[in-house]
Amino acid sequence: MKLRDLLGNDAAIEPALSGLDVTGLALDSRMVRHGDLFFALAGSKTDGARFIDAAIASGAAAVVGDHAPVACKVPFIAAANPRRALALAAAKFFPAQPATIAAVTGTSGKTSVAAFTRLIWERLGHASASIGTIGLVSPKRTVYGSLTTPDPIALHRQLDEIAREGVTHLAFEASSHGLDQYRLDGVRVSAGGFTNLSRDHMDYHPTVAHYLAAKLRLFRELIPPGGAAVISADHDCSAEAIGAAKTRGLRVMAVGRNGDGAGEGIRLVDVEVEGFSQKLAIEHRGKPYSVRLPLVGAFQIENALVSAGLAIGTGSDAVNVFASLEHLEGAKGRLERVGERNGAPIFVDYAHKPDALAKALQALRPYAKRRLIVVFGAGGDRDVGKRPIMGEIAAENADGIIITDDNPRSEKPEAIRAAILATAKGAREIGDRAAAIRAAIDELEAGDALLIAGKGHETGQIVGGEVLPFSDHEAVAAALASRVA
Ligand SMILES: CC(=O)N[C@H]1[C@@H](OP(=O)(O)OP(=O)(O)OC[C@H]2O[C@@H](n3ccc(=O)[nH]c3=O)[C@H](O)[C@@H]2O)O[C@H](CO)[C@@H](O)[C@@H]1O[C@H](C)C(=O)N[C@@H](C)C(=O)N[C@H](CCC(=O)O)C(=O)O
Ligand SMILES: Nc1ncnc2c1ncn2[C@@H]1O[C@H](COP(=O)(O)OP(=O)(O)OP(=O)(O)O)[C@@H](O)[C@H]1O
Ligand SMILES: N[C@H](CCC[C@H](N)C(=O)O)C(=O)O
Ligand SMILES: [Mg+2]
Repeated sequence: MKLRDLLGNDAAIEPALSGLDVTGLALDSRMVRHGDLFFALAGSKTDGARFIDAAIASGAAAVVGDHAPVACKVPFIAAANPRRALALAAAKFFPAQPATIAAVTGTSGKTSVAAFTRLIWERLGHASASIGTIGLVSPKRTVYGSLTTPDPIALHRQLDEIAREGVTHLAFEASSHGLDQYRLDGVRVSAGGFTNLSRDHMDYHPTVAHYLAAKLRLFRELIPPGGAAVISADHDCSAEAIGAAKTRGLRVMAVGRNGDGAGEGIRLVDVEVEGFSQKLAIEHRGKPYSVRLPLVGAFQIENALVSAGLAIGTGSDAVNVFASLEHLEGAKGRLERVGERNGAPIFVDYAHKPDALAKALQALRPYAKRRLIVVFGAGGDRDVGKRPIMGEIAAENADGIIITDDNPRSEKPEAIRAAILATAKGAREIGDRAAAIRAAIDELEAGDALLIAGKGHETGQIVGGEVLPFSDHEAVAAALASRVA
């Protein structure tokens, strides 16, 4: 593809270079192939500009960056914002996209909303996919993904592939890192969802305001005016999100207890817990609806309403959308009931941040007539400030606590545990996660409930630089099997 067609006005291309042909895009010198256009990006650990020579040695045909190197053996094109230029180039290089795309942001609930929206569309007969923390899920295949929002080259390649495979509807997760790093610029997003904001990623964002601003880029800059903005209206930050969407000229749909039931939004009027389901009374455009949501936890209502809003906001019929909520299935490892012992239910959940842990424990309280037990840890090389807060939340909301390892990564596991134990009053410490799960299951009696939090769908444990096979689901199954034997 010619440079002028890839870069357009996003970079200063000398006329002599505009006809230069490139055969691929690369953001990592180690992935460069002959003929690629290499984007030298300043990152959080290093600067891609250091690897320009390596990229050229591997065959890069030209380089894009924000500052020219002293000497460059191939044409260098200056761009004020190389990350954005990369994303927009990727959108041109991989041109096909599903016709209807919804993106969801928020601290918690993105994976669930992306999955629910896909399930609603699927039920209404659309070829639907989702992309996020649990990877790509589409009618033709499921592909594991390592980032919540993939890098722009991977993302646009995937959009192109699924569109060509016939996928017409896509819901995907817009992480704050992804938005901040322009990973999803160039995606033709017709609707955006916003769930909530709480403490997360404070190792990356200097302030909470920076974190929120990154999320609001979705509404301020990415969805074109006229698109739908489905915003959970029950939080402190809801008004700011609604304001950002209105300023952009988006169609705001406020959902939740404070939702706009009389108008385009969805108001939650009443909830009755019925076993492992919840009966919802809701209102949309002034009409009442009754829905039996087959999921546990108040937060899943928020996720279901944002998903319903995204489907309605992109043109689906409200009556059919609400009916489809009765068939939702939770995303893997999101407050998933994975077994029971002595009648006590065992749940695996992905809560790895304070608010999520609080919400998950509160969601399970009604199922613990006797003791609510929690097993959790915290990931290494991530926000250290959340550890004591999570310890405190466990002490407040659980009756039995076992602190174990999550993904220690490069940190000393015992130091991570100690930081949580400092505030988790009465907690026990069992570093080996399988042993911790076994110990918790061993003591379950009728009337108890067990929450195993932090790793959800994950199938590995990152210790040092290694990923060791580990799954909470398998650890529970093994512990239960050993009790029966
Ligand atoms: C902190 C962070 O977000 N880093 C992301 C960022 O990397 P970076 O640009 O900062 O990387 P860097 O190591 O400083 O390198 C700078 C540049 O030099 C290049 N390089 C580097 C070495 C070399 O030999 N050659 C070379 O060309 C790199 O490819 C990069 O372009 O851009 C990369 C490409 O898009 C991402 O893969 C990378 O994600 C890392 C692996 C990561 O762990 N990210 C996590 C924190 C993340 O993004 N999480 C979010 C949120 C999760 C959630 O809450 O759901 C997500 O979306 O997954
Ligand atoms: N709407 C919500 N409000 C509060 N907590 C939630 C909500 N939805 C999910 N959670 C909690 O957060 C955990 C992660 O949920 P989910 O994977 O859907 O969110 P996410 O935003 O994709 O998270 P991540 O950024 O970690 O990928 C759940 O397992 C649950 O504990
Ligand atoms: N997307 C999140 C996932 C964290 C999962 C948790 N198990 C941990 O390792 O902290 C992150 O990379 O920060
Ligand atoms: Mg996610």
